[in-house]
Amino acid sequence: MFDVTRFAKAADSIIEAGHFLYQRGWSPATSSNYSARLDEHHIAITVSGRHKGKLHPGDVMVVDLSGHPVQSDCRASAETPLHTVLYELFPEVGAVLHTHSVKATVLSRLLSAGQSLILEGYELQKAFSGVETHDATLTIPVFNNTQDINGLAQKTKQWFASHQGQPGYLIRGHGLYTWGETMEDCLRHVEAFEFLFECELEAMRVRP
Ligand SMILES: CSCCC(=O)C(=O)COP(=O)(O)O
Ligand SMILES: [Zn+2]
Repeated sequence: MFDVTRFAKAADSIIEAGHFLYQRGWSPATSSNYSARLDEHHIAITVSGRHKGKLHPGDVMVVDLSGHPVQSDCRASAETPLHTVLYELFPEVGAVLHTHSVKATVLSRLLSAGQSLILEGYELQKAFSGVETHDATLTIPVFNNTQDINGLAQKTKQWFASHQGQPGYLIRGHGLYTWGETMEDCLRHVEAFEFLFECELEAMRVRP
């Protein structure tokens, strides 16, 4: 069983995140999904197909880390396994955000198969938790898009098990996944990624 007060707080943080991300144009229409940890075994996550700029408490539900709904008849996000593997892998993770911005989508399509996005030399990298210097190299893998979400979840789990310090990944032509200890950390990570994606796209334009 989960703590109802915790769920209410988690749902509020998810709704607020949705309003912010929609306003910024990073979660258009029914795209994207968001989650927050309730305890060792449960997360709050968005119901599938809901408009992320108009979220209300009925658009957030509880699943266990196997992805099974808990006290809900709703269908959890189709991408739930991409969230649960992160909570399983990293006990310190408290929130996961998936967004569909134009910049993440375009940039992911410009990188070739198997190529990671390498971020280095940017002062703003320090916006990621645990990054202390612009000298750090961040490796952001790009996974091919697929409708086999369980298969993709296993691929991400395998990659991040051996690259624990990296703050997110792209799915080609689809969007960004990032996470943090708190929803505030996670939102800061989305914002940092968006700035860095814009820099990378601008650099490609100036020096193709
Ligand atoms: C309309 S976007 C297609 C589905 C998607 O990529 C997404 O992020 C939203 O899926 P969900 O099941 O979480 O609503
Ligand atoms: Zn998506």
